[in-house]
Amino acid sequence: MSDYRITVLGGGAWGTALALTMQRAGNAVRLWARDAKTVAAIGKDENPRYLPGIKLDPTLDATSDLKAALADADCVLVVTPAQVLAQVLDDIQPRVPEGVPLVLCAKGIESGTGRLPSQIASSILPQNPVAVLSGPSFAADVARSLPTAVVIAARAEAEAAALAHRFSTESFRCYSTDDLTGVEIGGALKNVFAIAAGAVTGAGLGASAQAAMVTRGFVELRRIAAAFGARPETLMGLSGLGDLLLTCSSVQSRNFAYGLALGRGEELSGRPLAEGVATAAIAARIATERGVDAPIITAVAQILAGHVTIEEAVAALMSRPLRQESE
Ligand SMILES: NC(=O)C1=CN([C@@H]2O[C@H](COP(=O)(O)OP(=O)(O)OC[C@H]3O[C@@H](n4cnc5c(N)ncnc54)[C@H](O)[C@@H]3O)[C@@H](O)[C@H]2O)C=CC1
Ligand SMILES: O=C(CO)COP(=O)(O)O
Repeated sequence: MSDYRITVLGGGAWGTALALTMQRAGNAVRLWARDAKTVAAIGKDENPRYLPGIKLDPTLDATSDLKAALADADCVLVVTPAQVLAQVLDDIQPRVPEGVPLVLCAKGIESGTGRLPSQIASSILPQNPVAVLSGPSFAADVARSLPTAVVIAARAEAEAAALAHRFSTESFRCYSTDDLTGVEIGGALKNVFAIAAGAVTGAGLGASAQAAMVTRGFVELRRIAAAFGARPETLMGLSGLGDLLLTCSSVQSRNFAYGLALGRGEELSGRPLAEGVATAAIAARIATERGVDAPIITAVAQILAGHVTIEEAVAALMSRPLRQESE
C-alpha cells in the first residue's frame, strides 16, 4: 500500500464503491458518511442500504467524524449528490488545506444557480485543484470489481493523468482529459435522457422510439456542451455516449428506473436518488437562456413538473417541423 491518503466523502452506493476501489489501487483510504448507521454497517463489512448483497473489504475504514476523516488527506473525493455539493464543500472548506485536490464525483447541475460541480468547488475552495470523475460505472459493478472504464478530467491534463494512475486497478481503468466542462455536462445530462428512456419503456412506446429518443437526446447533449465550450469529441467518449449507452438501457440505473415508474404511472415518491429530476429543470432553463434547441430535455422537465403528460409530450415532439438531420 502507498502512503497516499484519500478521503472519500459520502457513504452511499458510489462513495462506498469508490472507497473500495481506491483501496484496491493501493491507497490509504478513509470513508466519511454522515449517517452513524451506515458507518456501523461498513464496520461489519456491509452497506445494506446502498449496496445490498455486497461484502465489503474488512479493512475499509469509515467514520462520521469529518475532522478525523479529513486530517492529512492528500486528496478528497466528494461523492454526495449534486444538489448538496455546495453544502458539503462549505462544511469541509475550513478543514482542507490549499492545494489538496478535490475530485468531484456527482453527476448533476445545481438547481437555481445552474452551476456545474467544478464551478461550485472553484467558488468555495478556490485554492484547491479540481478534478471530475465520470463515465459509465454502476456502483454495484465497481464494488464487485467488474471491468469498468471512467474518465478523470482536470484543467491541467497532467493532474488528471496523475490521478488516473493513482486510482486505476486491474478492473477500474481511468482515462484522462483536460475537458472538464465536457465531462461534467456529459455526466449531468445523461441522467435526464435516462429518465426519458425509462419513461419510453414504461409507457410501452417501443424499441424504435427508444433508439430515436436516445439519438436525438445525444444531439441535444452535444449542442449544450458546445454552448459551454466543451470539445465535441469529449461527448463521444465515456462521459457522454458511454454513459448514455449504460443508463438509457439498464433498469440498474436509478434514473432509468425512475423514468420506468413514471411511464407506468407508478408512485414516484420515496425512490432512490435520481439526479436527472433536478437536472432536467435547470438544463431546460439553461438551454432556453443560451438559445439551444433542446426539445427532449424540455419535455422531460415539463413532464416531471406535471405540466404535460407523456402522451402530450410525445405528440408535440413528433409534430415539430421537419428538418435536416444535421441541423
Ligand atoms: N451509484 C452509482 O452507480 C453512481 C453514482 N454517481 C453519482 O454519485 C453521486 C452520489 O450517488 P450515490 O452514492 O449513488 O447516491 P446514494 O443515494 O447511494 O448516496 C448518497 C450519499 O450522500 C449522502 N448525503 C446526502 N445528502 C448529504 C448531505 N447533505 N451531506 C452529506 N452527505 C449527504 C447520503 O447520506 C448518502 O450516503 C450522484 O451524483 C450520482 O449521480 C456516479 C457514478 C455512479
Ligand atoms: O451514473 C451512473 C452510472 O454511470 C449511475 O446511474 P444512476 O444514478 O441512474 O443509477
